[in-house]
Amino acid sequence: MQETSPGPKAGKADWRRWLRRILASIDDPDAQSCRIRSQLVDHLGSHPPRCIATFSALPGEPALLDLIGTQPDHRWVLPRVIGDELLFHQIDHPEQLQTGAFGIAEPPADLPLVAIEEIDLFLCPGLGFDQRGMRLGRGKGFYDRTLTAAKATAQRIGIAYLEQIVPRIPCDPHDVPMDRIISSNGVITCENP
Ligand SMILES: Nc1nc2c(c(=O)[nH]1)N(C=O)[C@@H](CNc1ccc(C(=O)N[C@@H](CCC(=O)O)C(=O)O)cc1)CN2
Ligand SMILES: Nc1ncnc2c1ncn2[C@@H]1O[C@H](COP(=O)(O)OP(=O)(O)OP(=O)(O)O)[C@@H](O)[C@H]1O
Repeated sequence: MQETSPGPKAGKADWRRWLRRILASIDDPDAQSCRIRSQLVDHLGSHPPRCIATFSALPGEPALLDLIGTQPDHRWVLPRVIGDELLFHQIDHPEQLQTGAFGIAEPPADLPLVAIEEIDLFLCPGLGFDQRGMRLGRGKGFYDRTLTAAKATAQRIGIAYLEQIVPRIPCDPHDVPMDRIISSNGVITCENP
């Protein structure tokens, strides 16, 4: 049984602490990841092929990399951490990835670099999300900076296990909301604040 979630006055640090524990005890993560991938395939199928930024799962995060092989019509890019920036490189197979910063599987530097403005859709990891589309990351601001630099038409989709969707994430002016959240239960269209 999880302890009760942080109260209405809790800050980001309290939510990060609580959500890290939640991520360590997700109910049936493999089955949920599989359903998330299938929700994503349905969603992607209703759009033309696009340039999509995805991510390699950190422990406890949903696993999306299989989609690179099963959805080859899209152009897939993954982030590489350089200083306080994310650089995105095109990859064709997950086997191309190598362990990089924070132990995350990253594209090697010699794979084609793709400018942020070329990316049509960002699949965003996070510790937690709320129905408004607010996202809580790991506190280094990588995705907020990236999404601020993205083109105005780029779509932002948060990827979440059910347990990661909470009533209200505290937010700051620099936080960039998601347009949608895809979980194992389906797609939430967010009412951005
Ligand atoms: N799968 C995945 N990839 C991602 C992110 C993510 O959240 N998930 N990121 C999203 O931004 C970026 C990496 N950001 C990260 C920020 C902090 C930590 C982290 O584990 N911090 C440790 C302290 C590590 C240290 O400072 O040396 C911690 O908080 O305990 C990991 C990744 C880019 N790629
Ligand atoms: N657009 C931005 N430009 C410059 N700094 C930013 C921007 N967005 C966030 N930051 C800085 O990044 C730091 C972390 O922000 P925050 O706590 O919201 O991270 P987060 O959303 O949890 O992390 P992430 O985006 O990496 O998952 C803050 O100090 C913030 O000032």
